[in-house]
Amino acid sequence: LHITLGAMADKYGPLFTIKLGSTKIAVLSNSEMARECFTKNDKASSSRPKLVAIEHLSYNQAMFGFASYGPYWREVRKIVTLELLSNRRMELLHDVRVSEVQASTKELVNLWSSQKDESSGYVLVDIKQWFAELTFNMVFRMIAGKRFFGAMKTESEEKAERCVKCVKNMLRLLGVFTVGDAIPSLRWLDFGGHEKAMKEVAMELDKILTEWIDEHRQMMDLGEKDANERDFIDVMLSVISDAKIDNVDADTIIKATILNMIIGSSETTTISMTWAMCLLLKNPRTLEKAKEELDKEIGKERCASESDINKLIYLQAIIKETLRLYAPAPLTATHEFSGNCNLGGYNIKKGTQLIANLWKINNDPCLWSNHLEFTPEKFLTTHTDVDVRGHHFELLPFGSGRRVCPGISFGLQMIHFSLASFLHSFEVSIPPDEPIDMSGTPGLVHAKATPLTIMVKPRLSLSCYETRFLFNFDRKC
Ligand code: HEM
Repeated sequence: LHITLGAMADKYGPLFTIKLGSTKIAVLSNSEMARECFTKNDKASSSRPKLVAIEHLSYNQAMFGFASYGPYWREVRKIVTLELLSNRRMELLHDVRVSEVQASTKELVNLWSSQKDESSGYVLVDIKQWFAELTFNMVFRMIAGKRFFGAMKTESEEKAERCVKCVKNMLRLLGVFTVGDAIPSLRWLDFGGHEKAMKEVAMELDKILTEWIDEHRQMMDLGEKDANERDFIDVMLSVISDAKIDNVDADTIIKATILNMIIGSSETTTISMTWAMCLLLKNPRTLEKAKEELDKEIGKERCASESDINKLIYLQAIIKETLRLYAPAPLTATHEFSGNCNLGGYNIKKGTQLIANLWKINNDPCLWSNHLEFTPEKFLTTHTDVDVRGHHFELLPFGSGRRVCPGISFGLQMIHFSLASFLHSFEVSIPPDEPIDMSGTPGLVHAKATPLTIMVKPRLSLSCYETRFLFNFDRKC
């Protein structure tokens, strides 16, 4: 969709509208329009429409990422920013991230040791799947204290599969614009059965979340957790307690917010690491430079630690360039204008919906020379001061303005550390005669469509891979 809308922008300009039944959608596609929209018109353009998918899958807009602009959204976003995604919380969750990266690395070394090809010394691995399992473990441990994959998993295979499948289905269905959204009078016909599928996924997820919250309440009553062991559900239970916000009850707020954290963080992070790996394998010189930096800053006597990330300037530039070329969320979520306004000389009426084509903005040939080439060096030379946090309107992988992604630091921390650890720990190579397929999935997120099967072998001495962090699951088991 981002490519089709990008081609339409080339023909009709950086702001055009499309009409789907009775719904008018403005599509914004360049940095100047983005600046005007997310600064001067930010308040007016920061609401969200009540689409059919949002009604069913977001607890009727209790998920703040899909809530209308107003006191409820403001209050919950404030709680999330201050309590869940703050620097302090990130520090408290340091051991979780490190233990997960160490455990996944160790498991990959074990796989290599038992299945390597004796002549090449490499083992074949679908690294997209490895990144996905690592991210799911990290995210679900920080959010709910759950570990789905690997030797130390806390959940059965069946439960893990059920949960991961539901989250993936939810993300897919959130990208569906139903006939009922365009022509409300035809909603009851439910063409394609999308609404039925949405209700089923919502019910299944609600069951899982209710179970987790009950479990956490019991643990809390037993006083079984130290302050630094608290996950997001524990924090939400203590912050919200039984208070209502704008008439939404505490349990609904907690379930909706936890689910928002899960869908916001799990896929986007995996997708970014996978695209980065594809681009590195297609650009061996860049991969070599990244390894040189890792060896210079960390050496080869130990594995990477989170405190190394600040020194890995080239690796950070690689991630910026990946997010520029392959934004995991190439379009913003749909916004809705809550008041009339003027944008780029056009009068926009209240109720008009808005989508910003972030991918088109990030790849504007007027602002980026050789805009389709992968050159992280630009962020160390000509574009040193351009960051991804929504203030530089030529690079907006996380959006901008009031609705900018609240998980930027949280997401970047996971991406930088996981990728640095992987590249530092393993030698990688592409199987001969197998070009890297760069096709992506349609929908809300733009993931690599096919597996990324590559050859992997350890590059540090085997003693470096011994895990130092212990899992503390005994009481839960
Ligand atoms: C590489 C990683 C990520 C990317 C590229 C990304 C990108 C985005 C984008 C483009 C938006 C939409 C902005 C708009 O509608 O204008 C967004 C919103 C959001 N993201 Fe992220 N995101 C990432 C990671 C995360 C993480 C780790 C979390 C949570 C832990 C998260 C939670 C959210 C939430 C809750 C919203 C909705 C905010 C609101 O409407 O107030 N995201 N993100």
